[in-house]
Amino acid sequence: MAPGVAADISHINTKSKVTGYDPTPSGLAAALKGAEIVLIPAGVPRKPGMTRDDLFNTNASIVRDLAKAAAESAPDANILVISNPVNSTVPIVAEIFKAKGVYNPKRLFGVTTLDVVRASRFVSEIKNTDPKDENIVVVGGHSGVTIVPLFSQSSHPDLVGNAELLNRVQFGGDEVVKAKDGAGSATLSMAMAGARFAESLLRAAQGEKGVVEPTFVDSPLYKDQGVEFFASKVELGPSGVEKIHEVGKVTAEEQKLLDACISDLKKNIDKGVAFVAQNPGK
Ligand SMILES: NC(=O)C1=CN([C@@H]2O[C@H](COP(=O)(O)OP(=O)(O)OC[C@H]3O[C@@H](n4cnc5c(N)ncnc54)[C@H](O)[C@@H]3O)[C@@H](O)[C@H]2O)C=CC1
Ligand SMILES: O=C([O-])CC(=O)C(=O)O
Repeated sequence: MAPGVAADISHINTKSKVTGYDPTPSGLAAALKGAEIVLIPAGVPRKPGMTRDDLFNTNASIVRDLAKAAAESAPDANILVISNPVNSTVPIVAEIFKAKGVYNPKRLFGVTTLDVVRASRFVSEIKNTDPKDENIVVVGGHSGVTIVPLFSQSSHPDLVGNAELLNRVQFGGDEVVKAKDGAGSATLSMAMAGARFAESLLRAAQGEKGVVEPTFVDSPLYKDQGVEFFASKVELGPSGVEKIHEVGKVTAEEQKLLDACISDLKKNIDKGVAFVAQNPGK
């Protein structure tokens, strides 16, 4: 595959005609070879009433096996993990890359762009603005209370404490799952968010400066509390992660949200790490 082209390896193992990849291990290796970006959106979506964590039992082994293929055939690629639960699947990929001796924390990303896209959209509905002009910082992880919007850092600090808005940002995915009533979760908005993130990464790889996206990465910000991965604003560059932004100043109310986030996030991350230790696969 030509450099700069992303390999979407979700459809390889199945009967899907979308990509037409050869669904054998050598076909997968060929599809991955030379890719600069590998998107992993493989696995099952949730149904109404399920949490993202309920997908763990099915998706953990799917992501583990695809991570192995990527570690072998595209060890230097940027790996973009979309498969849920992102808070656990990203640590799974990290553990596999470590086991293969090719882990580069600057090249592993959990895609949380959709949380920012949603937050911007919901704020624009309230403020009657254009969502593309809204710049809402969302930090933490990608499920429920681990999704923490920081409205105090936006041009609408009055939105801190708006419980309805907070709930929509944290549980926007659930709204979609419920509306689709068994037919899956967000697909088009996810495609948009995934494309935005991949494009940002490619622009940064080509030398554009100041490309900043929110993303769930191996982060120093809360390691002192045992949390190895955290989503915050990240400046991208030719080597992947260029600079991880601090969370910055937050209100007391937002700090409470961050405390709840950290507690859940730690459990989600530990679960992914433990899974690989106990189920290393073939
Ligand atoms: N990070 C985010 O913001 C979002 C994450 N998601 C997650 O993305 C994942 C996929 O969701 P959808 O695209 O809606 O589901 P989908 O069912 O439409 O697509 C899943 C794809 O995975 C493939 N697949 C299944 N098992 C596989 C295996 N063993 N190896 C390789 N490919 C395999 C299927 O062939 C299918 O093409 C879910 O886990 C979902 O929760 C979805 C939306 C947003
Ligand atoms: O909600 C889901 O299951 C899919 C997802 O991650 C999202 O839409 O944010």
